[in-house]
Amino acid sequence: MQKQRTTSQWRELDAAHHLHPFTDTASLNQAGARVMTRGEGIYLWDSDGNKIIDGMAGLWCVNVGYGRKDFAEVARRQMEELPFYNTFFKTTHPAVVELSSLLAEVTPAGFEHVFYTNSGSESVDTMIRMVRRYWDVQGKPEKKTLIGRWNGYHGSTIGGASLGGMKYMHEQGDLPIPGMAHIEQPWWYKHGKDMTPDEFGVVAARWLDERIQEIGADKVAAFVAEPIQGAGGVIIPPATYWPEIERICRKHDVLIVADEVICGFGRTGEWFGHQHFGFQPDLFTAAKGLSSGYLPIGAVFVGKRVAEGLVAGGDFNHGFTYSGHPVCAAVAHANVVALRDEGIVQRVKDDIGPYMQKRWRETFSQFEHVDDVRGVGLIQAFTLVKNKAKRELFPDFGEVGTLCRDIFFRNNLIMRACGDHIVCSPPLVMTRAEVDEMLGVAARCLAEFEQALKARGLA
Ligand SMILES: Cc1ncc(COP(=O)(O)O)c(CNc2cccc(C(=O)O)c2)c1O
Repeated sequence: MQKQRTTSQWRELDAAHHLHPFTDTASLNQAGARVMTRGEGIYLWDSDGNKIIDGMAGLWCVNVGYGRKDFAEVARRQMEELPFYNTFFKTTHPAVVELSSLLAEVTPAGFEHVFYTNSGSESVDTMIRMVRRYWDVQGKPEKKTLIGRWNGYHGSTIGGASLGGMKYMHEQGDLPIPGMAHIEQPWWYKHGKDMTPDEFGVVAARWLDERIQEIGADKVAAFVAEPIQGAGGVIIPPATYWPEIERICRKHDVLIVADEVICGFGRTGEWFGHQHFGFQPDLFTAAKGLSSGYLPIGAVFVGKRVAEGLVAGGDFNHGFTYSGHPVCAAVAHANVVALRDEGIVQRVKDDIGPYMQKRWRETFSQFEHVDDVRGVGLIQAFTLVKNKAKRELFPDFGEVGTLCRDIFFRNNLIMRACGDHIVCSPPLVMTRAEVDEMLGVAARCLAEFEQALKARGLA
């Protein structure tokens, strides 16, 4: 059991020894970290006993909710039986075989092969190496550039961060590495001007056609994108975007890769986000909802064309010590069985997703500085704007987002500010009553936010 300490004792030790990700350590240590001690369903408790609504499912990942004691039992049994063995050197073990077989059932037809990693970033880096290896084996060693999107997020390894389009990440570590290119994101609210969303979707997709022709189709290996950009602020492309992207990629023989780390495993109401938008990738990456965050595991799902290419190439010189880790695989298996057999994914599509989307729009469309209220399944957002009628954003993008997020946090509600986008991605098991509870708290927070804007002379 955890050692019992006071909040200030936890904070003091944390400040003395723990460097947090994506954090300004000095400013964090002035305020002190919030110490989360327990989770149950959609709720968290901190070390001061506050009960918190987790509107972010951890980090977009705790799809089945907190407190699954059955998963703990699966982990205990596997840990006692075989706590580790590798999948190198012609060996395997029952846990990873059973998971691989189950995943072949829940992924779309044509995806019979899976490669395991420990995270979404490692899945993206694995995909980069697979795609480049594929074109080598095809006798096209020049066809190596991968195209991503500005404000896309593909992780924090050197490959993933380079493929992603977060410029503040590129500035640290001299990124992107060679062989990476980016096109603008399909953010209608900012770039759509006087086009309808459907008109804009085609225009935004054709930015890819232009880029491919600039680089030369014979040098472009793949286009990589999230079905819905998550950490970029839940940027949902118009319905016309992905079909046009697919047409363009097929025209130039450029592989399509969907980064399903957030959209995968039920988030949109389909098992995978590409199914919601109706396109067929050649590979897709996953992590987060694969195990609901109970243990770290990621995966690359490899379609028939690329799988056959890799197999034909003989040795694929890539992998990780913990690829297919037995305990992680066993818990991921239990998680996917729960998502399927408890009807969690289907319920997002048929019930709680439509309910959330209706209530989300009802709750937030009323506020003067909230616009572009959007979402699908159980991933939703809105944008804080200076002037709705003009579709005018606030000048210092991100300032008011942080202000709003901090008001939520003070009211024991976790939602994420991505710039001035407020995003929400709760556990998929959320009930209708919990949706109403969360939105009731959020509405009160938005009223306080509107007051705070006026008090600061920002509105
Ligand atoms: C689409 C996508 N691809 C890859 C990754 C990387 O996964 P790992 O973190 O497991 O290496 C992600 C991760 N997404 C992510 C990770 C951490 C924070 C936030 C945020 O929104 O603040 C988002 C992601 O959202």
